Amino acid sequence: MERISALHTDKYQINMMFAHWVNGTHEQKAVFEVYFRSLPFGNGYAVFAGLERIIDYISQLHFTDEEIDFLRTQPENYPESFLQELKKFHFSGSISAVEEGTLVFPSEPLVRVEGTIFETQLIETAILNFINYQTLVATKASRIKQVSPQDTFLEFGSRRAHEEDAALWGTRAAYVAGFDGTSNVLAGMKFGIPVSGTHAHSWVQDHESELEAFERFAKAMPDHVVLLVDTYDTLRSGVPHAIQVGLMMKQQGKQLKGIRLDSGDLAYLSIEARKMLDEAGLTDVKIVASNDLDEATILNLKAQGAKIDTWGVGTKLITAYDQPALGGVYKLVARESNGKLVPAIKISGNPEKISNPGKKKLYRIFDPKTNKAIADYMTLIDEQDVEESKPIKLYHPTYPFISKGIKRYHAVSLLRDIYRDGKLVYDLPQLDEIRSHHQAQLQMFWPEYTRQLNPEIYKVSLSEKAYLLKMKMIEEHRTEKDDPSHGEE
Ligand SMILES: Nc1ncnc2c1ncn2[C@@H]1O[C@H](COP(=O)(O)OP(=O)(O)OP(=O)(O)O)[C@@H](O)[C@H]1O
Ligand SMILES: O=P(O)(O)OC[C@H]1O[C@H](OP(=O)(O)OP(=O)(O)O)[C@H](O)[C@@H]1O
Ligand SMILES: O=C(O)c1cccnc1
Repeated sequence: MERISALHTDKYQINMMFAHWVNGTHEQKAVFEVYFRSLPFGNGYAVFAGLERIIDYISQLHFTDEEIDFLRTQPENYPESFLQELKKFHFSGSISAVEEGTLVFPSEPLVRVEGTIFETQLIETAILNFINYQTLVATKASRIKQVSPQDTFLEFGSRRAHEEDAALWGTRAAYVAGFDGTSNVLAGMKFGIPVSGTHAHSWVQDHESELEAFERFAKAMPDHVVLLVDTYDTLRSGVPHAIQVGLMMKQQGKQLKGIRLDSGDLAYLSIEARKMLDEAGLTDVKIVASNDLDEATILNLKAQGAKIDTWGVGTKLITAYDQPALGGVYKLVARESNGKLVPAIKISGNPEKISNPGKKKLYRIFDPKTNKAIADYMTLIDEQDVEESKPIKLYHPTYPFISKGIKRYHAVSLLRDIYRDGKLVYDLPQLDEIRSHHQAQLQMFWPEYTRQLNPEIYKVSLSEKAYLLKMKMIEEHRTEKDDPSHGEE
């Protein structure tokens, strides 16, 4: 487990910690919730990822002498007594989160952090950093894989990723969401993701002839040969040479695994290459394709009858090319006042941006007849656990005229305890279990929510109590604003 620096945070967190410490409020309790406001890529769901990294971070969170020395050089002139307080720092709060691979939706708490304001403030930046990127890439990967779940999808993006961490954790996120393997060898070692590779154009360019290049590659690793056939002329040179080598391997009792197409019209070339391979009796040789692929191109290629078995997807997956940020936020939902936790709200001129106050629980509500998800449902923490025998009313978080009563349902709580009072209490599942969890999640939703184009909006709702609290707090803030005694002096 790799330590992540305590300085992987924004300066304003340290400054707020300092100001709390100066004012003696640093040990007051606070509750923050992480959520995003809108789904990326026009998708109907997002795929939660990033929890393993949060656990790596929180479990080893402390300030080293070197980090304290750096803070000592800062223009804020943090006093020595504050720096000594940081030296003693460790996370002693509680964290709940949904499980990785779970389908998640706007406005609902994905992670809930409770602790002193000192510690909960420090960790905002890192938590958002991990979740925003990994959830984004997992969502993109799930979207790509769902175009053709029976095909093989390989992550090829390391060279185009935004540096090493992104390549590595993006690969993990892609695997969680259904990708079958990666070209990144370190991701294989670190996470146990299957690693595979073909060869580059340079291998062919670096030989006297394409045929010689293919023969030498086949000689070197006869059990893992996928030949890149587009360096000179795919159908006139690359595929015939690959067939020559494939037949030679067959005679030696070996098997050419595949050919890779990386340019040109991938539909036409794959159809023609398939015919040529089949006519030569090489029906088991797979066709791999790469070149700026994404879900739209892959869907289009499928529609054109492309004969592609394996898709290598790089740039557009690992950089979440068409929407490079998720926009998840970390908002204060409750604070300590006079020794008690009281709800906190963030008001905005845009009703959609007004936060849902109060520490909350999150449930997924299922139709017991079909076992399909109907809506997600947030209640306040002090409400009774949702009991399946009692009718519930789901309130739209912004528009009260949209509400729905439900009598018969099955409810599943989505937030798991990860840390309790600073102690890790969660066994992170094996990566393959997380991956299976994601597959199972997809089966729990009607296809209208998971389709790529214009999906139905899945309902995320508040309980009556949570809704009324929100309205009361909005009203209180409005009264404050309207009351001249609260206005400018
Ligand atoms: N039949 C097809 N239908 C739709 N898109 C395709 C089809 N074949 C390939 N593509 C996509 O079109 C784009 C073609 O990219 P580009 O114009 O760079 O061509 P190229 O084949 O890579 O060119 P070059 O031969 O110069 O390398 C890629 O994103 C590729 O995935
Ligand atoms: O297109 P992406 O989805 O990002 O997939 C990765 C790309 O990286 C390689 O190209 P590159 O030109 O970097 O190297 P090469 O010489 O081996 O083709 C590979 O051939 C793919 O085209
Ligand atoms: O193995 C491959 O074919 C590969 C790996 C990384 C990027 N492009 C292709």
